[in-house]
Order: sequence, then structure tokens, then C-alpha cells
Amino acid sequence: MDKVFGRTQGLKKSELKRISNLYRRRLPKDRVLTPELAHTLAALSAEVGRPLSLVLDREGRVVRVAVGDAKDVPFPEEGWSERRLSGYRLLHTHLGPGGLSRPDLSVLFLRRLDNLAALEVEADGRPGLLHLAFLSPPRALEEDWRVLPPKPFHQYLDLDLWGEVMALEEELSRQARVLEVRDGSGERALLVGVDTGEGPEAEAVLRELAELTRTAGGVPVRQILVFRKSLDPRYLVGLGKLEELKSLAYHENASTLIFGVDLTPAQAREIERVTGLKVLDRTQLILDIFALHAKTPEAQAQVELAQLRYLLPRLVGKGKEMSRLGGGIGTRGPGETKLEVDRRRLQDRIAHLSRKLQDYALRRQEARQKRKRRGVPLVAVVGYTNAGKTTLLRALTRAGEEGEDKLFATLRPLTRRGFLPGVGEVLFTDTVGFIRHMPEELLTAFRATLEEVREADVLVHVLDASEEGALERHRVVRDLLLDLGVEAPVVLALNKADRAAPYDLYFLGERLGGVPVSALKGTGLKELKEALARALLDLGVRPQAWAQYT
Ligand SMILES: Nc1nc2c(ncn2[C@@H]2O[C@H](COP(=O)(O)OP(=O)(O)OP(=O)(O)O)[C@@H](O)[C@H]2O)c(=O)[nH]1
Ligand SMILES: [Mg+2]
Repeated sequence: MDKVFGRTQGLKKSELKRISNLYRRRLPKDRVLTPELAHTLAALSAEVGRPLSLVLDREGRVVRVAVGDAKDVPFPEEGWSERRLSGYRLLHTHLGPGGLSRPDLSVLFLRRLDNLAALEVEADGRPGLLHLAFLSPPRALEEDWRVLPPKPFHQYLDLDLWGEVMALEEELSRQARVLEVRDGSGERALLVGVDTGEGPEAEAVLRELAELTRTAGGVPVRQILVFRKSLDPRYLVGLGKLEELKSLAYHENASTLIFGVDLTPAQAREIERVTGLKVLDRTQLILDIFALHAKTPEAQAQVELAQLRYLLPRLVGKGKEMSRLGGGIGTRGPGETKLEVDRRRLQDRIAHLSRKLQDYALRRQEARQKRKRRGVPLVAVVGYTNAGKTTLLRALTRAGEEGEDKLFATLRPLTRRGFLPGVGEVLFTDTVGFIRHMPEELLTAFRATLEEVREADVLVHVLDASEEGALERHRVVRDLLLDLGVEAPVVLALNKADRAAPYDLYFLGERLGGVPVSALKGTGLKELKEALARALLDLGVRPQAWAQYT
């Protein structure tokens, strides 16, 4: 006997058997209903005194039978897919008079059903009115669904279901093509921030999320801030909100939801299941960006390690399928890349990468020793991502790579020779950008890179003084440096002075001290060098003999 789902408790064995026999029914693929099925369904429903639900596929085969309403049906789990409609339709009974309810219609919408049908069962167990609904195309002004006028079921017997569904599919993909052409076909994403009382801070996180999304090559089509006193352990923002988000995604033709807070593995899975959208959180997004930008073998190994460590707990219950691997922007979504890698191989890979990174760390250490013996002071350039570190390093040493207006442009720290007045030769080293709520996985994996910061004699902290939130970014960097156990003196550079409002520069100078500079225009560099030289001399660095004359 095939399994009957839903509220089957208390039913007699013979009743269950007859309900289960519904699996043997088959409808013509272009018809909503046949008279025989209408009568059978109505009579059975009346007899057991409960509604019955059937899920049918495009071929008209019954794939699920359940006792209960639309919401009681467990739909076949499909991976995330490119298809616009799910290819399933739902046919169910309503005991007594009554049209499609709001919960019925949200099942139609959330499951992207081809069609939803409700057959009224009259008091004598005969089939009565038939209620039908289809999804409406996203750009339509009406609701998300189109409800047809209820009619006695036999009047709908020759409705061309197949034709309706194909026309809808066609319209859906046409609209999608139009949107793709219009914005250059980056992956369209809805960004979701959560405000549990943080206020402006939550807005800042959302703005930054948009920046990160663009850096990763996505198109942030909407930013939504959700206000909630407390977060839902299962759905984070609650089931109702997810329904809204799914509706919005549908209208905006977005395929991805990106959350500004980290999701637990279970939340990510649930949200993905309920919305059918690809789900990413902030950490994954940052990891994606790091993966895109990592150019050296060492940086690549570090990023891969971080990604694997983040993924591992998220694979629980996924069996051998690592469908979330490569679930990032621009790559394919879960359900499509079913890499058959088992956890054991994953563990091996992690061990291999860790060993490799240890080798790199060793080599770095040797290089540092060599430098120490020569006694050349090291100045590390640190700061929030996109603050202008690389540009400043370049200005201070007049060589090297161009700065890039993308977050995390630098993943490989560069070290370059430069000169400071009264000190002589020094080495400047560039570093990876900092960011608030730095993902733990990255902090660990990038330890090797940041070790150079710990070894530095002096730090230049580059702060973008031209953007809002400078104080906050300053604090984030300072706290992270404390976390890393960095003790070296810090010279603050208030960068992008050419663009900053004079009052902001003045205000930041008063609050934090620091030297206004423009790495781009080359102003303030002399003063910055003097401040660095002073800090080094205060530390007891011996000036090189000839340097006293520079
Ligand atoms: N107006 C202005 N723009 C600047 C200045 N310094 C840097 N920029 C711009 O800011 C952007 C980021 O510069 P980068 O030097 O790449 O910043 P970064 O801190 O190295 O960034 P990551 O390595 O990505 O963390 C680039 O578009 C630069 O041209 C400045 O003094 N004034
Ligand atoms: Mg850089």
C-alpha cells in the first residue's frame, strides 16, 4: 500500500486502503479533472469526513495523496531549479461550501504550483463547485494569483490546463529575459537585514551588504530591513516574512536571498526549503569574494580552507550530496552541483590544506628572520577594507599595484621598500582589509597573513575619512588588532582627505588624532612619514648613518 500522508489518525484500514488506491489514478495531462475522479474524491471525502488532497505532476500522475488541506501535503522535495513553475498541481476537496482560502493560495504561491483546484463536496457526498487558481505573472498589477470564477465542476471539464500552464511559463521566462537584458544579467539578489534594536548600525550593515554583493558580482535589487524583537530559531525572520520575501523575489525576478546576519546550518536549509530560493549569509558572501580575489596559491589555500570549515557543519543530513558547495553568487545553486564528495574526503582535503599552509607559514617566518637580521624596520598598513591601504602603500613607496574600488581587493600582502626621513630604509607591508563581525573562519585561516602585522614595528592605520561611519570602522579595526594581540604603536592616517568634508576631518582629528592624507593626490604624505619616523625613533630604532641627512 502506498503511503498516505497527512492526518490519517483514526481512519479505518479499509478507508486508508481506498484512499491509497488514488495513487493508481491518472488524469489526462491537459485536464483539471475527470467526472470519475470528481465523484470518487467527493464520495471518499464525505465518507471519512475529511478533505483529501492529490499532488499531480505534468503527466497527470498522482505523486502524493494526503488526508487534509493544501497545507497538510508534504510536496516532493525538489532542489532549487531554474524552472519557473514547479510542474506540480494540487487538487483537493473542501467539505461543504467555501472557496480558496488564504492558506490554500499561499501554498499555490510558495510551491509555484502549475494550478490549484478545490472541489466542493456537497452534503450528500456529490461533487459541487470547482474553484481554480493560477499564479499571475510577476509584473501584473493584481495579486500574485488569478482566481477563476467558481463553477459547477463539469463546466471546467474541458478547460485546456496544458495550454494555460504553457502560456504562463512563456510569460514568466519572457519577463525574466527582459530583466536580464536590462541589467546585464548579474545574479539578482534580495538583501535582508535584521534590526533587533540596533537602529543605524543595522542600516549600516545592510548598506555594506549591498557593497559586498556588488563586489561579488551580484545585483542587489532590493534591500529589506526586518524589525524583530527576537529572532526565530527556525526561520530567522518568521514564516510570514519569508512568504513576503518570496513574493518580492518573484516580482523582482530575484533568485537569491542574502542575509546580513549569519544563519545556522538548519536555518539556511529551512529557508531554502520554504522559499525555493538560493540562500546565502554574510559570511558565505565574504568567503565568495575572498575566493574570487585570492590570486596566490597561499591565499587560495587559505580561502578554500575557510570555505570547507564553514561548509562542513552545513552538510549534516545532506548525505553525500554537497549541494551547497559552490552555492555562491555567479556559481550554481544547490540542487544543481551535486558534487559527490563524502565527508571523509573533505576531511582529507582540510588536513592537506592545513599542512600546506604550515609550509607557507614556515617560509614566511624564514623571510622575516632574514629581515630581522638585517634590522630593517617593518611598517604594516592596516585598516578597514576599501580604506585606501594599497593606494597609500603605493604612494609611500611609489611602486606597486593600483588600488581598486572593490572590497577586499588585496588578499596577498605585498611588501615594498621605502624610506623615512631620519630613519632610512624601512619595509612597508600591505594587508587584507578588516571588516566588522569578521567571520571566525577567516580570522583563523588568515592568521598567517596577519602574523606579519603582529611582527610589525609600527602600524599605519588607514581610515577612510570621507565616508559615513568612520568612528565605527575605526573601532572595529582597533578591536580586531587587540584580538590579534598586536602591541605595536599605531599612526592613524585620515585618508581620502581630498573628498572628506572639512568638518568631518576636523572632528575625526579632534576625536582620534591622526594625520590627514590623500593617498590618491599625494597630499599629507610628508607629515605621515614624519609621524612614522618619530614613532620608530621613540621605539629605539637606530637611524641608518646616512639617513640623518635626508
Ligand atoms: N578620493 C580618494 N580616493 C581614494 C584615496 N585613496 C584611495 N582611494 C580610492 O579608494 C578605493 C580603494 O582603494 P584601495 O587602495 O584598493 O583600498 P584598500 O584599503 O587597499 O582595499 P582592500 O585591499 O580591498 O581592502 C580605490 O578606488 C582608490 O582609488 C584618496 O586619498 N582619495
Ligand atoms: Mg588593498
